[in-house]
Amino acid sequence: MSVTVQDNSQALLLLTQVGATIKRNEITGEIFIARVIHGGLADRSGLLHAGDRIIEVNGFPVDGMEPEQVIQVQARSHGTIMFKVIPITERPVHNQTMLYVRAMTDYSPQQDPAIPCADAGMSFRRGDILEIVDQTDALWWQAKKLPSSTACAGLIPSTNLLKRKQREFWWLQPYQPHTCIQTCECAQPSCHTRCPSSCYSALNSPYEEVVRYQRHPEDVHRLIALLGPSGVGVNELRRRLAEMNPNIFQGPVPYTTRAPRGYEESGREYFFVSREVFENMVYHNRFLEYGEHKGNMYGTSIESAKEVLNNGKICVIDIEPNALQAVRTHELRAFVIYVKPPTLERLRVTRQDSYITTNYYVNRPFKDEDFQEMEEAARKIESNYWQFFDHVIINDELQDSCVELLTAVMKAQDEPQWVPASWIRPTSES
Ligand SMILES: Nc1ncnc2c1ncn2[C@@H]1O[C@H](COP(=O)(O)OP(=O)(O)OP(=O)(O)O)[C@@H](O)[C@H]1O
Repeated sequence: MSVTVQDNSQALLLLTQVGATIKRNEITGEIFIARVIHGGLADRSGLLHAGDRIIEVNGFPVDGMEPEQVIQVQARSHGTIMFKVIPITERPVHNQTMLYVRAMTDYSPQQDPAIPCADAGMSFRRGDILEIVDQTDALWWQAKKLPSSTACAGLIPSTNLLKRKQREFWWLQPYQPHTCIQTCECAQPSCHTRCPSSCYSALNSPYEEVVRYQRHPEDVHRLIALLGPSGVGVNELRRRLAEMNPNIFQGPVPYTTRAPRGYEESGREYFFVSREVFENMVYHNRFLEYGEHKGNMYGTSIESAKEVLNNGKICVIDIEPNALQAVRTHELRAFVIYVKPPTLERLRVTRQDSYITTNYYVNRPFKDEDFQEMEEAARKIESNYWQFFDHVIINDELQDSCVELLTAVMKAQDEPQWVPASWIRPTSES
């Protein structure tokens, strides 16, 4: 059994066999149950409750003891542990509702000096789905990580506590002007994605409430958004998917300010519009993303994506990370697939006969610097946006990646998925 005391003013000890923590009233010396861990022995037996006063453990009176001594008494017992308790007279009414959240940040109890009992804590990573089983305490919730293999819950900071920690951390950082556009990984020399007003920052909620959602067969499909570092193969995968069945998969028709070429028709290859119209669309936030290339503007509009979906097709687009907030909406319900490069060694092997298009060259063989840049860009994307990915494909062997993409896309349409609760119960913000 492990025992940790982090805060002497309110020492909480974990009775690991019992699944409860205890604390001592510093004035009277009385020992109380501080918290019953959800799914633990005490919880399942229904015999101990937060606030119960412990009089004896296995016949030893515990009044006046330090919590560590109580734990030692308990540790000496083999088999049955006997508690004599005075039950709390007014048990708090627990009006628990099921709450599921996606973690938007990483957390490690071992690195949190404020946690009442690190051994009772639960670590999580950005993107993990957590089932919050107890919110009785305003600061420390109890949760399980899904899919859960243990019956016992662990302590995690509540939304308010984590926000407070993030604010404190944020204020300690050196001042930086808002740098949304600088985080754009786009290869285009001047790519601007719609800066989402809710661009993820330290001041956003650390947990996103999620619900299990399954698309009704008659509903429009979910938008499929592919994202990855430049050169990883996002376009190649999208193209191959569309080729598999053009009647099902389709990309939106983009807008451009460049003049049409002889064979091109507005609404087929592009919507050809004047710069004034284009800028007006930018002003009204109608683009998921847009950029300038060789003096002409190009952009993908929300309406174009919606049109593909409304025609009963599966709309597949590739996006820059800053467009994430614009596609993760009630209307588009994007399923975000991150295309990740394989290891450097595998990139060298698999891209031997492939060509890259950069800002300066069209179709030149890959060099080692390209692979290193790709890995570096991947690291940045992952450290900022991992929590938003519904699926990750490591683009190693192209054929395998295509099969994985097709499987993931069909699952996104036909099987239950965790999605933000605001998509299903729209709020004024969504
Ligand atoms: N798994 C793979 N194995 C071998 N070659 C690949 C693989 N995936 C992509 N490629 C090749 O790598 C090159 C770059 O791919 P692609 O143009 O799709 O990159 P991208 O991610 O869309 O980059 P950008 O955003 O810069 O256009 C292409 O020649 C493509 O055929």
